[in-house]
Amino acid sequence: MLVTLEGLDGSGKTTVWEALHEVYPDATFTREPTSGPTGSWYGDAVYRSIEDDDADSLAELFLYTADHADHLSRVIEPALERGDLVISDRYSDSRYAYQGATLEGEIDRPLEYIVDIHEAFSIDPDLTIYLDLDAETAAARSGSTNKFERAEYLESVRENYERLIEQDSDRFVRVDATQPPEVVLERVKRVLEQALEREDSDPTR
Ligand SMILES: Nc1ncnc2c1ncn2[C@@H]1O[C@H](COP(=O)(O)OP(=O)(O)O)[C@@H](O)[C@H]1O
Ligand SMILES: Cc1cn([C@H]2C[C@H](O)[C@@H](COP(=O)(O)OP(=O)(O)O)O2)c(=O)[nH]c1=O
Repeated sequence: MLVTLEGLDGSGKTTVWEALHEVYPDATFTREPTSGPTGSWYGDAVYRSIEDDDADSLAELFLYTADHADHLSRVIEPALERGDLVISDRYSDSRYAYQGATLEGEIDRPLEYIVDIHEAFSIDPDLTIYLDLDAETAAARSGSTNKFERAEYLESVRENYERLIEQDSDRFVRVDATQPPEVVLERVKRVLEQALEREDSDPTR
């Protein structure tokens, strides 16, 4: 089963993802952009681009997407074939929401365009846990220096996440990320437990 964690920067994804290692020690834990044990030079290239204030937004979309394609074939597909539970800190929805926002006004219907690119090769998550947080708090928590510009951008990213949730409401579970970390974690654990129980009772899912 493929589970993804999504949300704005600072919504608490990494905090939850790290805590889940103890709950599911046999799961495959991974992330996008790729880094650490499941990382690659594609992920390194993405982080280089993130640090470049003059990076071209379209080039950046394809860098993130190249990292995703490599991540799929090298990490995600083999893990799913082994029957592992796979838990990814960010995945394709981050591209739909973030690059959907950076490319607004540059190309026609960016969110739809990016979803289309993925359709030919990507694997949809079975479950996406969305840590829901307002843009101002997200910007403050993620330690953004340019608070207002950053919050404004995150606001349009959040609107894109809302569009994705509306289009695919069965896949997403929304968790209120304004709650204290331990409350968020308990809720995420419960959602995961229920999804795994459902999978056990209906393996065709
Ligand atoms: N539920 C929460 N309430 C308040 N602060 C939180 C919560 N979850 C995480 N944080 C803090 O917010 C910051 C960003 O958390 P992090 O897990 O790195 O978020 P993300 O991976 O979504 O960017 C960290 O300093 C973390 O300790
Ligand atoms: C995976 C992905 C991440 N991003 C962005 C979100 C983050 O601002 C940045 C780095 O991701 P990440 O390291 O997960 O940041 P954080 O832990 O603060 O959420 O990359 C995209 O714009 N598109 C993508 O496809």
